[in-house]
Amino acid sequence: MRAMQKSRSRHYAIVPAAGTGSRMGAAQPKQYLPLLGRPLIHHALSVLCAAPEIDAVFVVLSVDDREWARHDWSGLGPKLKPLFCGGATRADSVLGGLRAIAHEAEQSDWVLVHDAARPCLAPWHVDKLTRELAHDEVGGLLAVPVADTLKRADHHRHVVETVARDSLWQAQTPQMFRYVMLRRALEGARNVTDEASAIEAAGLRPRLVQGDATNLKVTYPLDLHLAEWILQNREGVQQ
Ligand SMILES: Nc1ccn([C@@H]2O[C@H](COP(=O)(O)OP(=O)(O)OP(=O)(O)O)[C@@H](O)[C@H]2O)c(=O)n1
Ligand SMILES: C[C@](O)(CO)[C@H](O)COP(=O)(O)O
Repeated sequence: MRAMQKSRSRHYAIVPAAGTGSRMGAAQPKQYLPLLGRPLIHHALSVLCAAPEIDAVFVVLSVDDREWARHDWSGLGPKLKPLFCGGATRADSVLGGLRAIAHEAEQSDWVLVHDAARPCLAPWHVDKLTRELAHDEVGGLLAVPVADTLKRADHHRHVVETVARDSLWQAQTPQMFRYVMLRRALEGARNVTDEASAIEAAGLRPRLVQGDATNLKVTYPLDLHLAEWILQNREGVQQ
């Protein structure tokens, strides 16, 4: 029925947030660690919920998550919907989210998958990604060109070669693909660390949309300090 009524593809955000944050080594999963007075995940959710392009924001939580209910998310508005269907891996969590929204997503709707662990997502990241991919047949992802010289190491941490960095990019999120394409790709390739890898495994070529280094992933304790600094100081960084 909605297919007959709608005039444009919808954009859904899926935010995998069912990880344990083992590399962070904190007492609670990193998505709930305090960052500038809010749970870390709140920062990206507030940008996604405020984005005019995005129709709904689904947060994929672990089945036994007890922390979500301890916080007040009402300020983020009606677009935000928690789904308690996380899996053993990030790919499982994203696929669980895709299955859970099957009743409302049309095949051609766009899905933007964004890590809960990337709190410095900015409105211009979402805007640039959606604009540049609006007419793309496959979809794509935010990414930044590799800037450092790259070394490959042996098991003793000695350099065995210098790897040419031309044409190498670091993948970020959001990663944006059509609902049906992403679901099929993830059903067929579960051992992947991002959505683009699944799409690539299906024989397609995601487009790289240049982002910037402020959209870092919080993985280790130092990253939390970097994220705090970025959120407080990046006025004027917009590309
Ligand atoms: N089973 C999992 C594993 C990860 N994630 C989410 O995927 C994102 C990126 O993963 P990562 O940074 O690796 O998070 P963790 O798995 O929590 O961290 P670690 O690998 O250090 O345990 C995070 O938002 C995380 O919550 C998820 O939803 N479900
Ligand atoms: C999706 C991602 O953030 C792109 O850089 C990354 O692949 C997630 O990595 P992890 O292996 O879950 O830490």
